[in-house]
Amino acid sequence: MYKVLVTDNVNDEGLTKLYEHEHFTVDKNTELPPKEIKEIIHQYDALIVRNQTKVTKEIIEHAANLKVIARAGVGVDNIDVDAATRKGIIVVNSPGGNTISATEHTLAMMLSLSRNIPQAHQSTTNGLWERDKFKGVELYQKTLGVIGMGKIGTEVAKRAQAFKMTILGYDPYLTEERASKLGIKKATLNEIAAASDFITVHTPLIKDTKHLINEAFLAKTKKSVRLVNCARGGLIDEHALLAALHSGHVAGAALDVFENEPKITEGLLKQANVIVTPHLGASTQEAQIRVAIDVSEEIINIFESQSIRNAINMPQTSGEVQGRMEPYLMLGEQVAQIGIQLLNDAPEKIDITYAGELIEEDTSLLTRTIIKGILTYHLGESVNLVNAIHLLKEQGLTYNIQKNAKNKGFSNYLELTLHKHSKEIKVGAAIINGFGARIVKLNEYRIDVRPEQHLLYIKHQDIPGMIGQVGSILGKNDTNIGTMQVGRKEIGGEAIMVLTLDKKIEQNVADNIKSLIGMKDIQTLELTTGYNFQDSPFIEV
Ligand SMILES: NC(=O)c1ccc[n+]([C@@H]2O[C@H](COP(=O)([O-])OP(=O)(O)OC[C@H]3O[C@@H](n4cnc5c(N)ncnc54)[C@H](O)[C@@H]3O)[C@@H](O)[C@H]2O)c1
Ligand SMILES: O=C(O)[C@H](O)COP(=O)(O)O
Repeated sequence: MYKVLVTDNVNDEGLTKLYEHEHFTVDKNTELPPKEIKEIIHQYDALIVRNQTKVTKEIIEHAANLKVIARAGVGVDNIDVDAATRKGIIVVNSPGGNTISATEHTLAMMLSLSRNIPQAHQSTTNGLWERDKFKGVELYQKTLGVIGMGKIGTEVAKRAQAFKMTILGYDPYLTEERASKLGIKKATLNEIAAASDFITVHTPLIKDTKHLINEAFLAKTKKSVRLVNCARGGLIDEHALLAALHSGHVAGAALDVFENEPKITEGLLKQANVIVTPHLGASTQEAQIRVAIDVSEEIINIFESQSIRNAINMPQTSGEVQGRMEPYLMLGEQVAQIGIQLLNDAPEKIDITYAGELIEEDTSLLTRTIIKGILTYHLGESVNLVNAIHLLKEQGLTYNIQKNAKNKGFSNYLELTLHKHSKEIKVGAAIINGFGARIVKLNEYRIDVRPEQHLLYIKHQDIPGMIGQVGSILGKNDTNIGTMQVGRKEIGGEAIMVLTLDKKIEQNVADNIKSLIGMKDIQTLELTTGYNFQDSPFIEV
């Protein structure tokens, strides 16, 4: 049974699939103080939050069993994603569940700002009739600067066009082609500042975007510009905004989000031309149901079928790609396990080459799988696909990926090279149509070995009788040989044998083999994901 903790007001209807699932129990408590969350979090496999709960490094450090942190919404700035990644916890969100609601809120705020609707409502309900005081401005034929042309920025731009506004869009990823398709102008920040009557921000809050709208930017804006922020507090420097409102340079601001929610910079609320809402962008019935469904399905998929759709700290791969890559993921893990056992040391450098059909594929998950397989040898079960790359970098190790058109005669090929000082271990592998996974290269030797659970690697002098002697020692110790592959560079020179065995051999058996004349090295290799011939003799890809 998987235990899920919900600490924010996430919609219950949207959580139905989780509530009703026989493998999940859900505890929902929106009143938990951070200290208490820290104390109980070790009991849970998954945590669901909106933006109220601050999922800090401290909470994450106590989350001994947590596999998933799910954000029922978009912004993950309330979650210490780095700490989660380090601990191997997947962070997922609902990237599109509240797009329309946030878009409509932005439009509502822009219209309210231009026509002083909240102020006029207040005045009128107070018994006044102040028609002159609340004269507004039209959106018609005005210029709207949209900073951040992602999902919400794009939807805002489309709707603002219905008001016949000219749209300037700024986003590092906005191409001329997309801008022209949308019927907007691609602009720089300076061009937006200089030409816009309204400016709306729709970027995430990251290091790069903190105080994007600051004193210097505001100084470049048109007099009487109006600002809208329904994205994140902190994108606008509230003190700089206040000063520009005081001076009359900025004609008004509509704010749904604030730097230190729920606190609002003193003075902003006293400005008659500032309208505010308490972070309501996503607060519609529809959006709340959608985001809760999204995270429920995501959690169920992660635990039940290992598939991930919207991870923040994992590469995104479609189900189709994941399906195609599945045999390679298994092979990658096996290659990593063989390589690291043969190196029997922490590598200094890792080289991975993908060739043949693999050069066309998204191999990011495969790379992670290989790195995970390597690190697990020394770091154990704390390594997973989420934290593998992070842990590698933390160890000061580098990895290098090469995509090579030369496929060594196989339709697909992957090769791992592990380096430690002057030692180098090379393992090459391929999926062979009709035969399945094969290890096809060990260091400089070409071989053809199925990656089974129990392998025996032997390096020896190429002298007569060696195969017989090894076979006889194994036979005497009741160890059946599945297959045996030999490789040599020259007659009488150095040679290798790779055997698949039906069971693991004891150390004394290995020692016996090692004592044979001409024997140079022997290593038993155990593959946790290796084929077990008895369980699946005919599983081929
Ligand atoms: N008020 C609310 O309740 C509410 C609801 C939903 C989303 N949001 C917030 O709205 C924002 C946008 O959400 P979205 O779903 O459109 O995200 P998105 O990821 O689809 O779009 C964000 C865009 O910002 C762009 N960007 C990043 N850095 C930039 C920079 N320096 N300058 C210009 N553009 C930059 C990205 O390229 C991307 O296209 C997020 O901060 C999200 O948290 C708020
Ligand atoms: O990033 C988001 O999705 C919005 O800020 C909504 O946040 P909420 O779920 O806390 O309303």
